[in-house]
Amino acid sequence: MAHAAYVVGSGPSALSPGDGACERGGVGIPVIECAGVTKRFGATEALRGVDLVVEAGEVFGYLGPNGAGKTTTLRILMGLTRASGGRAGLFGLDAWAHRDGLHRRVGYVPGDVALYPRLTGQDHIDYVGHLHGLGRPPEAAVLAERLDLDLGRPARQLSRGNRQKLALVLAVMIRPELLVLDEPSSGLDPLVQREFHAILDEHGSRGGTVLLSSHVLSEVQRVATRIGVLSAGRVVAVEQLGALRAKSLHHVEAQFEGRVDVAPFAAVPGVRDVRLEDGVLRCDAPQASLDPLLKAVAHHPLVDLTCTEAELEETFLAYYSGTGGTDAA
Ligand SMILES: Nc1ncnc2c1ncn2[C@@H]1O[C@H](COP(=O)(O)OP(=O)(O)OP(=O)(O)O)[C@@H](O)[C@H]1O
Repeated sequence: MAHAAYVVGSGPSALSPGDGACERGGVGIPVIECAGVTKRFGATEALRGVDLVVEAGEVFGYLGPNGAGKTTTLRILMGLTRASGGRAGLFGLDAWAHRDGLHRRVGYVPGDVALYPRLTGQDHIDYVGHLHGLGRPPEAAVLAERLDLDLGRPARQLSRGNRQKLALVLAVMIRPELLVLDEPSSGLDPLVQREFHAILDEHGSRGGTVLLSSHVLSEVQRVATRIGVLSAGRVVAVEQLGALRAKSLHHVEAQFEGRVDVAPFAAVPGVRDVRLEDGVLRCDAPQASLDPLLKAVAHHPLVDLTCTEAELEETFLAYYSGTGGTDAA
């Protein structure tokens, strides 16, 4: 059953409840602290010096394109792999040296959820509840109901989305101080996502902290208050959600009835790459420029209009590539 530790971060503790090291994780100490964390896999430099601080009570979105190093960071924080260099800690304790004790305080939902194929959802709840000395936490059934998860089916019969739901139930039911979630809602349908967000809100209102990784801004913007942007193994920006949203790039296409001049559109601050092709105006605009841009569009008889949020990676390239600081504009 060793894998259960990877699902929810349970397992035998190296720290007794009265352990002095445990008590150090108190007021004023960040819940998560990474300083210059590096990780090499052979020739691959997955992390190139990650600096990150997440304070108690924050819902922190950890955003980056595929391969940026999000999962690697989370696995280091969970003590599942060891950093090659730098310091990674939770509650003021080294994430690797104190991993067993820290698992009691953290609920972890990995990207690829490891479950026991023959055990049902209820079996998993009972097992993890037992490991944490909680018996059968009454909250588990309520969480499963809210997420529309059937606890009677063996794990091998569960879809990807249902496996994620079960991992979430197991992570949340232990009432952890910190939830570490690796792209948790990618397999969930919109109604269940809403319930999942409500569960995160409730965790936050109890004073809990969340670290949520994703490669799409829309996934984290509903819940995160602050966002760190990871690119090629480095945190290239840490922003309040509002500031990052204002920068999020949109592709705008407007088809007009007659001929238009591109100049007034190109003059809108922030709008870039304006071109007119076959009577269709195309341009890219950060969210903060959408209102003045659409007002300029409204001066002309319009046939069709589309506006789609760009992939996060494009926003990275537009604003963050080649920058080293955390306040990149
Ligand atoms: N066990 C491993 N062995 C070799 N290379 C690895 C290993 N784990 C990760 N990598 C590499 O490290 C880099 C960062 O991977 P990581 O999975 O952390 O990125 P990510 O941001 O989580 O991406 P995704 O969103 O696709 O999961 C990638 O180049 C990946 O191929």
